[in-house]
Amino acid sequence: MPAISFQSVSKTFASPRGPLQALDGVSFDIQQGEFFGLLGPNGAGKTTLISILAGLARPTSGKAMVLGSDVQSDYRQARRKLGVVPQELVFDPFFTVREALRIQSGYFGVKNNDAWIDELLESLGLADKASSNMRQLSGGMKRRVLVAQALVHKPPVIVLDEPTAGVDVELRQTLWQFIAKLNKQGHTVLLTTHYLEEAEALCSRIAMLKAGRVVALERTSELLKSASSNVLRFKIDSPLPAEFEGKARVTGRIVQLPAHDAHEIERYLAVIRQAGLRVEDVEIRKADLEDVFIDVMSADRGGKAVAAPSLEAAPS
Ligand SMILES: Nc1ncnc2c1ncn2[C@@H]1O[C@H](COP(=O)(O)OP(=O)(O)OP(=O)(O)O)[C@@H](O)[C@H]1O
Repeated sequence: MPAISFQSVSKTFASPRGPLQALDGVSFDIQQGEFFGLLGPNGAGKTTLISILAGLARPTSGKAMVLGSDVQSDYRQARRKLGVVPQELVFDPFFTVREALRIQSGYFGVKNNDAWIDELLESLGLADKASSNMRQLSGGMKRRVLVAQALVHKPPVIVLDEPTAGVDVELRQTLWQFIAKLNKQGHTVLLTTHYLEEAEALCSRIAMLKAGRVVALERTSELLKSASSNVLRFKIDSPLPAEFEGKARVTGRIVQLPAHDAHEIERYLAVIRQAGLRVEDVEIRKADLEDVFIDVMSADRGGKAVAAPSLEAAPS
């Protein structure tokens, strides 16, 4: 029995501009014990899919299952098997950290849970915050509490929706060491992330969502070397000069421009030109403040995605 099963899941939202199809027939299984990555650009449908799995949103059609329990028709059973770390930092500010964890335990009907709560607090670097009120915590500390809350009932399946977006390196490492340990102990992990390097390091398989559809579903190693993989990542750390921004807009397909290293982008675009691809066919998508994902599309090949040329070949 798969740990998670998505079966033809579609979701349409009503919007002022008419129906918006956030998910379009998503089907895939995640096996027990897997560390699985769900990747995709902003708006691809990742959070919507996780919300359906967590029973927070209803699919327009199709279904989601957790270890054989249908999330819609058997919500309590399904939810009990699932630990969900949401993207949003939402808490009752008046409880202490320990109270918040005890309340969450009670919600799942788990009694006498203090030993496990202590272990969670220790593993997540929260031991000295147990008596702090939630409102006194920094964003990073709140994120740790969200993880502890998700794990308080020892769920066999753990889902993390972009848990490391905007958190510092130390927390990322603490978190991943802990989640990797739980995965080794047999917990299934589903992670959504923008960080390809994170997915690469942690996940054995990856599904790529784009505009509500699964466009790739492969073992991580295959995905990275696959010719159809057209995503390339590189570091950025300095602001994008205004003149480059103007040039970039010429493509009309750059959706967001965070702090880019213009030199790196120019270097990359030079490689793309050398490879005979038009710069107008390059799409730069914001991934986070450090990484940029670039999709290379070739009009000459019928608009199909092609392998991104390697940056290694670029003149420095
Ligand atoms: N409650 C809602 N009502 C209307 N539209 C919504 C709602 N929730 C999501 N959407 C739309 O559905 C699409 C998918 O959104 P979703 O948040 O699932 O994407 P995502 O892949 O998680 O993006 P991100 O990486 O930015 O978090 C987007 O176009 C979004 O605007």
